[in-house]
Amino acid sequence: MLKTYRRVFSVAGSYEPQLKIALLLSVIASIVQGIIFALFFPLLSALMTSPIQPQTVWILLGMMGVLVLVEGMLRWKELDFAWDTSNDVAHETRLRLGEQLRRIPLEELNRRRSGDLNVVLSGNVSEIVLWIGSLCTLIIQTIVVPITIILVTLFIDWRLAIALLVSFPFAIPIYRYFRTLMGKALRDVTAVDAEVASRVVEYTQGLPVLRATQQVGQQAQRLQEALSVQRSVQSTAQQLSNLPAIALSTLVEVGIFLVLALGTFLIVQGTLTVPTLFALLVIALRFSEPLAQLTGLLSVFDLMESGLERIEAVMNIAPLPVSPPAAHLTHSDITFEQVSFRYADQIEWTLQDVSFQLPERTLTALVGTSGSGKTTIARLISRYADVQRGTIKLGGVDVRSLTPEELLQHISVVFQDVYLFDDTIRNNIRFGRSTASDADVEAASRAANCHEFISRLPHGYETTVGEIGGALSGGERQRISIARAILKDASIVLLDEPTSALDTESEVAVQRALDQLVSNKTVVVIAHRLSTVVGADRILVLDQGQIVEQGTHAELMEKGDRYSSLWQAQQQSRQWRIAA
Ligand SMILES: Nc1ncnc2c1ncn2[C@@H]1O[C@H](COP(=O)(O)OP(=O)(O)OP(=O)(O)O)[C@@H](O)[C@H]1O
Repeated sequence: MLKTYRRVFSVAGSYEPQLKIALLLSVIASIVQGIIFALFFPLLSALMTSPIQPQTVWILLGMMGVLVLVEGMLRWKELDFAWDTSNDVAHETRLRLGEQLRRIPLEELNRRRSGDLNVVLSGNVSEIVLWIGSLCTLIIQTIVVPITIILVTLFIDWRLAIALLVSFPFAIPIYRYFRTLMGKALRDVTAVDAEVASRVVEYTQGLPVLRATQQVGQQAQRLQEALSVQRSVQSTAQQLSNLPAIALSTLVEVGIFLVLALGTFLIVQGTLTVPTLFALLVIALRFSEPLAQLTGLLSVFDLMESGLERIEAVMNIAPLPVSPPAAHLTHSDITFEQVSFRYADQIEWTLQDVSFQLPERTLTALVGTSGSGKTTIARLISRYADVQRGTIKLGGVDVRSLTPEELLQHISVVFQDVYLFDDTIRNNIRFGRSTASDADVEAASRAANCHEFISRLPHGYETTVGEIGGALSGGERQRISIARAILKDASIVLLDEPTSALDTESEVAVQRALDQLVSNKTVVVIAHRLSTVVGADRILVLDQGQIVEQGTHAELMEKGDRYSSLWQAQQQSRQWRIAA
């Protein structure tokens, strides 16, 4: 449990002092509460002895009244944290997680499924913060109040203290046992929740493809399987969460019976008075209440702990290190020096001993069969992950000496999958450069050949992407992402060319937009289009992670080797397409 508290402190970040104060207040308030209950003994004894001693009664009542006031004030202070600070902690934690997501390697980000990250970013943070304030203090109360009652009772009558203690030690092993069981069950629940969230994201995003390939049923079955695992795990957790409640309430009843039995025995012996036993029973009931509460609290505590674990796991991912001194980019030539790379968890090398030098402001086309490593080269230029061997340099600087901000500021990426945020079209384009004026956004849109279709949308540039849903065609989305890149005006452009998925009209519009984007830039393009390949300053031909040929179209055609056969094959398929 102490470990959990330590974790809570680390999540609280800069609010740790406030949290510590709230916990301290809770400890003091609980001690005060314990003393109030313990004062029942002398009060009831004084009331039931005859003749009643009014002075003692009033003094005791006065003391209890003052203590009730003090406790009330302390509890209000505690609430301050629960209500105000916990929201701030949630906000700060989300910001820190967001910051961390920006720094962790893209490879790592890709490996964690989006549902998993969603759970951390939305679900877990709210769960934790919702409870962080009140729960820690409640648990303290549950533990500190009984301990104080026992200590004060010790001063009054040690035998009564032992009577109260009878039920308490049993609670500890029971507490431990069920906490372990429930902890595991709740961790399972969080894990299956994340799995289901991932499956739902996968299912909904993949639905168009699944429908087209008539595999909806198969994917739906995977989702249903995940849902049925979730149901069974949840029901096990539910059953387990009932068990400790029943066990503890039985224990509490047994404890009260023992107190009654011991008290009766002492009265019969003549060493205990009836009023004292009566006070003892009142306190025993009060004493057992928090124990019964403990089970409910513990299940929430476990939920919080598994949430904390997930947040910690994300926060502990090491960002890609930046070798000092951090450098600045002044040129945009790209060099690969004997680069070998394999993806995490892969045994085979994806790239082997790849070397090339791309001068500034030239266009290089990457060609090769599917899986030959074209996308990997493009990814590594923006430091998707670090290479295991060799060096990648931009403008003569090792990418490992560039901060992510510096690196990404100089690179624009236009890939086939265009992600549009649920925001206005204007803001979607402004992602390229947040300081751009409306006029800059429109100029970039004109250059990207998308001003016209944007103007025709219901609210022009102010139309939100959600409002028009899937009404934007693939070509239109592509042109919006090109407008973003034009606005960014980075000196290096990485481009995955649109394939034949676009119709001819869109293809021409996208091509014009691309022409605007790439002029005067260092461009690396994963080429699918014959015209790009022919016009490129240099062509790198890849096969199984190695560069097997490089040169211009004319040079490679003359050589009559790998590239020329690829070219012939493409030409034939093109003719076949036109003829079909
Ligand atoms: N994130 C990843 N994790 C593990 N392996 C990967 C990952 N991405 C790609 N690979 C593997 O690396 C190899 C090269 O993939 P890459 O995507 O670079 O090829 P490509 O030439 O761009 O192919 P395509 O033209 O089909 O897009 C392939 O065998 C692929 O399965």
